[in-house]
Amino acid sequence: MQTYAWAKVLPMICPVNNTAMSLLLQYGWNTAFENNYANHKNNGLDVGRVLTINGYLYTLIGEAGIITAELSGTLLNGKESGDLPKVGDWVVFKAYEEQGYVIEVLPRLNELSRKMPGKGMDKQVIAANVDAALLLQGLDRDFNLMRIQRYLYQVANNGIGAIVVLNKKDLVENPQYYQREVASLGYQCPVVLTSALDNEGVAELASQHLEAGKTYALLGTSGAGKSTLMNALWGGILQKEGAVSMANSKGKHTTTYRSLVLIPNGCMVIDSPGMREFGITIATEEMEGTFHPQIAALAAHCKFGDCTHHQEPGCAVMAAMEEGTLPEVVYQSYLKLYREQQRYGTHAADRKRVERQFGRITRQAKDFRQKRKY
Ligand SMILES: Nc1nc2c(ncn2[C@@H]2O[C@H](COP(=O)(O)OP(=O)(O)OP(=O)(O)O)[C@@H](O)[C@H]2O)c(=O)[nH]1
Ligand SMILES: [Zn+2]
Repeated sequence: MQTYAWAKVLPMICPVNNTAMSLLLQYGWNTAFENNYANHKNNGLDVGRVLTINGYLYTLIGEAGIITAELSGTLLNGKESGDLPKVGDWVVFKAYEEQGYVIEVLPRLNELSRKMPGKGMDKQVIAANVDAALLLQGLDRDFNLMRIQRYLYQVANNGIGAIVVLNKKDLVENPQYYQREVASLGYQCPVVLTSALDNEGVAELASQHLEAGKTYALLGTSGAGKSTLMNALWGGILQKEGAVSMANSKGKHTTTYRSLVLIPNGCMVIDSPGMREFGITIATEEMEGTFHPQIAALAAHCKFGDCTHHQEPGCAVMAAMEEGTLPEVVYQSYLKLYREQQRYGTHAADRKRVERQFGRITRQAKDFRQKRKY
């Protein structure tokens, strides 16, 4: 095995896992990638996984350690943006001294992507080769069942499994209540309670749901506790994006920012800026709050186009429920989301009314002041 100069300064990403296991295997390398790499290997090219993308600079982990790379001209000119390397991709590169040049992206097992609104079939790929999404929600004011439903739907659309993590359980009396609410949405996925700040439930999350060699994409709105959870899983303080200091006043282990991080139990978690953006767009995207893939398919057969599937005649959803072809849990989740949307809608309408009223009062006060000239 060839060793590069930069391998000597390889920063250890995982503070615990210092086994002799090959770096590629640690980072999720498998026979499917191996087969696609065979030809390139014969041509003397190296392979690595994308850890971070910073402008035009890519940080890769290869068999010999970490290397910074750029895209080769042919790759840059010959590909659609969705096909260019993303965090999690396995890429073939040529190393010249301390710099790599990415030649090719190995076929992906899957990709986390979204369609670009108004751009036809264009899609934005956020991460590649993801085994499951970690959907993080705080149990403070961040908790919103409709939003969780949207995340679950988007992720399922990408053919990627999900694990829902309800964080900040220390802030509510009965966290199990929220766990049941999410379970009642009818998606067959684990729902885990954590308090990342106090390191509670984090070890259980890792040992019961995160498998060594697998890659998890961390999604959640701002403030849900993504950084806190990453630190708790990693067992130290990871630098936030943009931070350069390696020093830490508390003497804790820190490392430079990486989007794809190897966790001590052997799994990888991706928390990239693109993913954060993706999370926010899912959270705020205009989508029917009551949307459920199974319900939507049935609704096409309801007698009335605006059927709410409550008591209307000729309702295909209720018929399917009675026949037993639609699981009751899915129908109940639809009703729950419907009620939530009604509540949410009223809140929004109330807020608008109050704002309008407030606007009127300030205008009146301003007029009054102008008349009185003070
Ligand atoms: N009470 C409590 N607070 C928490 C918990 N986890 C995180 N927090 C706090 O929530 C706030 C947001 O946490 P972050 O980890 O920065 O959240 P984030 O999702 O990375 O936020 P962005 O960087 O804005 O995307 C911080 O003040 C944390 O200390 C928890 O389990 N319990
Ligand atoms: Zn109906």
